[in-house]
Amino acid sequence: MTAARERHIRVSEIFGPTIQGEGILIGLPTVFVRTGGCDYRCSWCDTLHAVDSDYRDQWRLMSTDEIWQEVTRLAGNRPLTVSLSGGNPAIQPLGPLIERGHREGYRFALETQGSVAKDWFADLDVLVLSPKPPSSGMETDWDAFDACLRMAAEKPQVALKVVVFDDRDYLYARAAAARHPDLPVYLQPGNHTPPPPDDDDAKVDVDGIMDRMLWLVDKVTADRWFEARVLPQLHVLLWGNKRGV
Ligand SMILES: C[S@@+](CC[C@H](N)C(=O)[O-])C[C@H]1O[C@@H](n2cnc3c(N)ncnc32)[C@H](O)[C@@H]1O
Ligand SMILES: Nc1nc2[nH]cc(C(=O)O)c2c(=O)[nH]1
Ligand code: SF4
Ligand SMILES: [Mg+2]
Repeated sequence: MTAARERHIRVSEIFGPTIQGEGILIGLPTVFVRTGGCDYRCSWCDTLHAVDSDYRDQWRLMSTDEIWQEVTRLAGNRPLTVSLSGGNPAIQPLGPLIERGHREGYRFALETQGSVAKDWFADLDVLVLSPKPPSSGMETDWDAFDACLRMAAEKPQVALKVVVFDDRDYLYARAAAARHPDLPVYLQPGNHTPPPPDDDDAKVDVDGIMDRMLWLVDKVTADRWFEARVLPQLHVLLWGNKRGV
């Protein structure tokens, strides 16, 4: 590997195995590598400790080797799916980690909002694109989103996952899905009680989230939107806002 490719990765936390709580791989045993830093700042982000630069002293610059040692230790050296999340993992040099893991039989999924495209997306097994609806306060750059899809080049399985809080978000999700009719679409009710970044176990309003889930099921069925899958954040139902699960 050349010196230029040995760039370090900003890591907020590495944890697991747990089960994937969201979207296309829900229920699957997974180790998470959560990178630090994000080009977005969603109003309801549930992972601000990996976004807000006030918390960067808790992030570690790690080499691919160091991350790999920790992933394999947690996995007990049994290959499994590694989810790369964040923050926005797309702004970190993760290509060499994916190469390394693939040589040992591990699989890689990446969660990103679709704002930054990287050529190594083509090496992933699963790419989850989660464009942000109006309630986030962010604006979607659809050119950047399309660049992410082009980078994936139909190699990884790609899924669309949209968090929905209200009617405007729902319409945004419908429009996003209509732009990409070939992608499987997952709708996720928003958690309106995300943890503040310095509290890893703040109270969560599960009843409120379930009300939103029921509302979403009603919307999808009333609209005869039969391609959409509606799923809650399973890890939030199981463990609330706890970090590292
Ligand atoms: C924390 S983000 C990290 C990866 C990437 N930055 C992204 O947003 O896709 C992982 C997933 O959690 C979702 N998420 C964040 N805050 C949430 C909340 N309050 N309720 C429901 N889902 C949330 C995001 O939309 C995204 O799909
Ligand atoms: N169990 C579990 N599933 C998840 N799916 C997406 C997560 C994330 O924060 O990116 C996440 C997480 O933090 N934990
Ligand atoms: S893009 Fe993801 S990590 Fe970044 S602020 Fe939004 S939800 Fe949080
Ligand atoms: Mg999360």
